[in-house]
Amino acid sequence: MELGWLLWGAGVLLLLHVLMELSPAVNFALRIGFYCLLCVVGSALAAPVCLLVNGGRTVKNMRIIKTVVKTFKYFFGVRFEVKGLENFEIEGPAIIVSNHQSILDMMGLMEVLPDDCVQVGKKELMYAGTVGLIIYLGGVIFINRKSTTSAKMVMAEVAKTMAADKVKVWVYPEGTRNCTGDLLPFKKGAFHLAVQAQVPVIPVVYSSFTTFYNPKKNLFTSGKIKVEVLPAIETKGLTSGDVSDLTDRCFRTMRETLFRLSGCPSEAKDSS
Ligand SMILES: CCCCCCCC/C=C\CCCCCCCC(=O)SCCNC(=O)CCNC(=O)[C@H](O)C(C)(C)COP(=O)(O)OP(=O)(O)OC[C@H]1O[C@@H](n2cnc3c(N)ncnc32)[C@H](O)[C@@H]1OP(=O)(O)O
Ligand SMILES: CCCCCCCCCCCCCCCC(=O)OC[C@@H](O)COP(=O)(O)O
Repeated sequence: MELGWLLWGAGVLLLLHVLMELSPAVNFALRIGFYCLLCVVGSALAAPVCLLVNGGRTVKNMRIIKTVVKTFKYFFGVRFEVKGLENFEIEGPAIIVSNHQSILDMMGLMEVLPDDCVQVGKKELMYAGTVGLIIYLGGVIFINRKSTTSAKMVMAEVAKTMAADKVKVWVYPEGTRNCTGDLLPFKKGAFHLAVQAQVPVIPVVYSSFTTFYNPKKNLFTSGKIKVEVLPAIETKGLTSGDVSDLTDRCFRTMRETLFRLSGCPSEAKDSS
């Protein structure tokens, strides 16, 4: 009986291995599927721990989530080289903005996430099973991207409570995933938030994944991601009229950094 199960297991593994060797599409799907499975199982294990230790929805749960997610990179041979972590050492609230390439970003996010920091996420994530539950427990701020009015209202509320709660807020200003090796134009919500709360903006840039990860080409191998936390940009004294300039300035700095980290200096020149 037991030998039978073993043979079945070995057979299935062998079949998967052969399929992965034969078809890049299967290889890619299985690796991404495994990532999602890790997220689902990790969340299912972390959720009760969060509830027992911290009792409910609170940013303190991020520490637990971070501990779990930081182990994921070993399964995929993804490595991080981080610079500038000292730029996070700001007492109290700040807005952190970074580029968003893929669902794999959750690994990069947790690799550098400072204490007391929540993210802004699309509300659809709330319904992603156990992952939705863990994101909810971590205190993520949910916005409805289809309704600018309601998203703005949520963000205005956050601006008010940031100082009292002493939390940092992590926003992906591109507003969606983008794995082209360049940045999408930034949405302005993050920068309105920074100006309304009069808190600094800290840009974080991840080098392009394109050399080891490309869903269109079914590419997902091991790889190194360079991360740089840039110096904070102050917003004290700025008003809503300055938001466009602030957005542009952040965009340009981050784009240059992205090209430098990804090793394409010629494009960096083009961007100026
Ligand atoms: C234990 C194991 C666990 C394993 C599992 C792993 C779990 C990991 C755990 C936890 C991590 C969780 C991580 C979640 C990550 C999720 C990532 C995402 O979901 S990314 C998508 C959603 N995020 C965004 O979209 C944000 C960025 N978006 C914005 O900020 C937008 O600005 C938004 C939504 C507020 C509005 O977007 P618009 O598309 O309407 O575009 P606009 O151009 O920005 O705004 C239109 C006009 O409104 C003004 N406006 C915008 N915000 C304003 C404001 N607050 N006040 C006044 N005016 C404002 C703007 O200035 C603009 O006007 P003028 O063109 O300048 O005239
Ligand atoms: C009902 C059960 C459903 C179970 C589904 C499990 C799915 C597990 C997926 C794990 C993904 C980890 C969280 C990723 C967060 C993320 O990166 O979201 C991307 C969006 O922000 C950007 O939105 P988009 O506009 O779609 O690019």
